[in-house]
Amino acid sequence: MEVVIRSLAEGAKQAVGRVAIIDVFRAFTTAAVALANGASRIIMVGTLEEALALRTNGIGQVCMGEVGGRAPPGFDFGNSPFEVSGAEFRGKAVIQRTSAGTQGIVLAEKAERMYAASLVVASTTAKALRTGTPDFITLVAMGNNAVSRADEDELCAMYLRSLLQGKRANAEAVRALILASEEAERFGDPARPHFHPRDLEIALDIDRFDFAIRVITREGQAVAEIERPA
Ligand SMILES: O=C(O)[C@H](CS(=O)(=O)O)OP(=O)(O)O
Repeated sequence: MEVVIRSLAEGAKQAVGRVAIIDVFRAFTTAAVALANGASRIIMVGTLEEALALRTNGIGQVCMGEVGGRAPPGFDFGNSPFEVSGAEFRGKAVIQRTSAGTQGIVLAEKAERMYAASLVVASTTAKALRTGTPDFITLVAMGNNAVSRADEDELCAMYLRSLLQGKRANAEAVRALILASEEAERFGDPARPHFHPRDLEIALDIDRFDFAIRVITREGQAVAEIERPA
């Protein structure tokens, strides 16, 4: 089983085999919280227009996501796991648009099987990826806006690789490195109140959830749902 790490939009485009698209801050931490709070599925899209049209047409009921880190006009929720943790989504289809995470999902057209990954679903994602011992796994760290690398996504990719290869994976070391990173500084910065300090706390709660997030293309849409690997 070969495991490779790629990054950013180009990495998502090139990703083959089983693929994990990684976004720790914050898309796939938020997606995991929404699914844990009862969302039946998350439809992941690239543009605001698509998101709003899917809600208008009744394909989904809730728009969640960001542009520049903030909830766009007309959206029901931002891209904040803390904000979403207080919401009840039972039975609702959520539509998510973000600048890095959902862009990676849309770009990874060559994936034979795909997961949306973050640290809150790390162990279950690794378990789902290696089920049946596939030949090739690509881990894609989506970074900031899918154009510049971010420590938390690169470290999550390395952590997943260690889990996949059965090597010692030090969760506390990963947490400490991310907490010391430049990317972590935005949380709690009074100039950027949309990055709530509790977002950081939730995103670094490694293995908070007991499911992986499987993304399947249905009728042209990327649909994310809970998968519990056996
Ligand atoms: O809202 C976020 O945390 C980011 C914004 S950016 O890429 O850091 O500008 O979006 P995401 O797609 O969750 O990485």
